[in-house]
Amino acid sequence: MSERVITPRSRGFLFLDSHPAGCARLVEEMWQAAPAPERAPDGAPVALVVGSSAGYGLAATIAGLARAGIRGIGVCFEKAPTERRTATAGWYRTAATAELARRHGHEMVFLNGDAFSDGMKDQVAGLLRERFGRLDHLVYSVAAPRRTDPDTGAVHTSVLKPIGEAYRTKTLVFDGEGTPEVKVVETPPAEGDDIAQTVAVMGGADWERWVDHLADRGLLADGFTTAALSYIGSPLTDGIYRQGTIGAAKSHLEATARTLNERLDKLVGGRAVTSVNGAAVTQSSTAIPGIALYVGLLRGALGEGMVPPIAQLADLWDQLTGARPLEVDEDGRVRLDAWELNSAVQAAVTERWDTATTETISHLADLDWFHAEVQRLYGFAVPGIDYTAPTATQVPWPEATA
Ligand SMILES: NC(=O)c1ccc[n+]([C@@H]2O[C@H](COP(=O)([O-])OP(=O)(O)OC[C@H]3O[C@@H](n4cnc5c(N)ncnc54)[C@H](O)[C@@H]3O)[C@@H](O)[C@H]2O)c1
Repeated sequence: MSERVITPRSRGFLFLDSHPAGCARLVEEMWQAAPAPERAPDGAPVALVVGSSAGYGLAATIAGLARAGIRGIGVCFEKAPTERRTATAGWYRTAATAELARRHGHEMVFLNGDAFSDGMKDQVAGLLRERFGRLDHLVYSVAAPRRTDPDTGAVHTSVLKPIGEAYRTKTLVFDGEGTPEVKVVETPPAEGDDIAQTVAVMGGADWERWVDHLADRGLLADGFTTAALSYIGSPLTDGIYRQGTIGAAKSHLEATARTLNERLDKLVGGRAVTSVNGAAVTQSSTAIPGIALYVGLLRGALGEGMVPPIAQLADLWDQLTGARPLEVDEDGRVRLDAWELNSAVQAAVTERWDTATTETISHLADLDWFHAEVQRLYGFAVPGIDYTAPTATQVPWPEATA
């Protein structure tokens, strides 16, 4: 098996390789950070997490295992290692999550493939039928640039654009030496069918298709609950996010929750909600113009007061499993973003945003943290890992754990 020293090489916030040992260590840290349940859960609820290998979906998987005691299935889309390149970070994180699940005695199967396809839905239905029984909970946390519609074969592409007029925002970039620069970038407005395309990828269609697929086959348990992840965010990012094409998709997702909720109530006494979470550094979020600056400033203002995804998702599991009642806002959304959107925090971030320039940024934003978080998405900058040591990159996709 080939071993080599893996060095971080990046273009902007995207890295070419990832580090298996760093990824594994981060997964262990997330598991340890998941707050233990107040009392042991009764039985092991059967759960499916779609988008289980990164960001909020990984937090859902780990918090589900460590706090809610789930067994079940994770679905994600990751690349295997090759002779030249490492696997994607999500591949290594999945291997590490499976190992932890096994060690803690949780039965967990991870499937690698396109969650948007009916083939993947059939595979999950088959596993539920043969192995797990009916599904108690589904967390939907996919962030993807493209979706092939299984009915038409059309490929939809999601874009990050404002609606109506061009959007100018300050943004944070790092040059080759890692020196930060605050720049102004302008994004042209959505045109043609940009909005419909983005809604087709990031709206509620695929989530609904998953629920219908499993409901039609009698695979939803009584009292089944499901949550899809959403974001509202600050007025500072409104133009590109909530009022932009991705915001249109999130509104569609939230409307889907309302219709699914009615349907599930009648069908199995179930519930469907969206879960609005706070800003976090993920591969998807760093692609949004202005978000890197916003998150860096948010951390500058809040420090350790930022609530990490694992803590938010532990709270979501408590609500999905009934350990505490589901609490929704007037639009039927679970709100796990109060720590970010409260007015004192927003006022502090806005003040920093207004005065942020290349000269002032290192005093206003927590750039060390942000830079390290971006590297940690790929398993780099993890304390305790020897990055000079040759490392095996050929980590197999995990076998089902029993
Ligand atoms: N990052 C944030 O700041 C933030 C805040 C609030 C809500 N959210 C929401 O959380 C959700 C997940 O976003 P994230 O930032 O954690 O993303 P991410 O990029 O970290 O993770 C995306 C996940 O989706 C999976 N995936 C992508 N395409 C797939 C496909 N075709 N089939 C199967 N799996 C696929 C990936 O493997 C990965 O597990 C999104 O709905 C996002 O809007 C994110």
